[in-house]
Amino acid sequence: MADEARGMAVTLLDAVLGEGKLLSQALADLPAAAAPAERARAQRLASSVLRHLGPADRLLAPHLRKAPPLTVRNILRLATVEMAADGAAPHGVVSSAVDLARRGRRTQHLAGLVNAVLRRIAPASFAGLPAQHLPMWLRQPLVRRWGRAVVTAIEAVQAAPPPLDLTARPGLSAPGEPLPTGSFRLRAPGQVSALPGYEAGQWWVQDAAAALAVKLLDPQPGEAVADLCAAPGGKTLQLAAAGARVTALDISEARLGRLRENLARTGLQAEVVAADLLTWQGGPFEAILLDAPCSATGTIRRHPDLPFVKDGSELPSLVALQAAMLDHALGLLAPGGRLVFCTCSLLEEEGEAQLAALLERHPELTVERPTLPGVEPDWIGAEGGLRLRPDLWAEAGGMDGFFMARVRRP
Ligand SMILES: C[S@@+](CC[C@H](N)C(=O)[O-])C[C@H]1O[C@@H](n2cnc3c(N)ncnc32)[C@H](O)[C@@H]1O
Repeated sequence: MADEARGMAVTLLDAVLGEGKLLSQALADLPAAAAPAERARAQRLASSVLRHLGPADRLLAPHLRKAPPLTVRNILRLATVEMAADGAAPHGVVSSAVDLARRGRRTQHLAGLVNAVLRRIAPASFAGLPAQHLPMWLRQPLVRRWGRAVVTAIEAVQAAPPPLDLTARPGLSAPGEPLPTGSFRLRAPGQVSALPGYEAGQWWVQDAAAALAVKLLDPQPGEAVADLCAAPGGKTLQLAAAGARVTALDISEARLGRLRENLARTGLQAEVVAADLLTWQGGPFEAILLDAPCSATGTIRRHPDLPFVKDGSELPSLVALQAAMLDHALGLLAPGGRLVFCTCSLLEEEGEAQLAALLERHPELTVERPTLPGVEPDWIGAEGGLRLRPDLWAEAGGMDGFFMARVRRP
């Protein structure tokens, strides 16, 4: 029998690869009646296929004379990845794939092909194939900048499901292995809400790289601090837990709902503002965090659908928005105040070049270089920004890609 999760995984793949939907959107479109555990398994399966799509297609190619319809291709890809990458027993996987094909009106005539192809592929040769490549629009500038070896290392990290990182409140610890920068890491977390300390709000989920932006800002108890693109609020929680008086602003009411839930669970306080930063007036603030909207190319290991849905065409408008946000945010900063700008992007335009352009527009600013526990000197660029890449700490499971820099006004 084809199980429900595998059927939903194929639906998710059809939506991402056929309709260009984000996985989060496709998940929201699944039938409301589907059991949460089956939805979660479908998401895991679809994510695994997206992480290994290139290698799976290479295993399948010699056995397909012409490309079958997308749903059949996705049934084949799912079964191939389950057998080759996830180590599932072939018998159950093949019979489930054949059942899935039989169930669909437009796929049932190809059930025999699914059976024949899956019996012929060689899962063992998967291990020798290169990891899924980044899309060319992203790969090329990264190869030019860091070379092929670094990009290959980034792709290797992105092929594995990411670990789960937790940030603990100051003075407390969280489940998992402590990391050099102060976060905690779980390799196989299971259900997050069942982990000790979740209910009491002793920690929250936050990638170790993302957690460094607030550490770089170094909020002090009682300081007036603005988090200007705040939702869903991982960094707001860090600022509030440090004892700062936090204003958390975001344009999205829906995302602010999640920020309010996070504050309620942890019992932390912040003034929450729903507004467009570009026109909002407030402050002055002693410290500002600007975690601006960006290409999110540093988060592909968590969002393996991004390379199939994005084509880089949004980049110029994102870069312009970030620059406008930076200029507006500087006007909210008190004399002598500091601002941390960060993006979860791998691209120079949204990081090092954005900082260089800011300093050209505002020569009065000075960059304050990071001096943080666990941060290696060669992660810091000539201009004083911190460049984090997924292949750093590769042995321990990597980290999200980020750029962050701290500037101070006179
Ligand atoms: C990278 S996310 C922020 C993540 C957040 N700092 C965290 O750690 O959880 C960027 C945020 O910018 C918000 N945003 C986009 N345009 C905005 C605008 N014009 N004004 C305020 N917020 C905006 C988005 O709604 C999104 O929540």
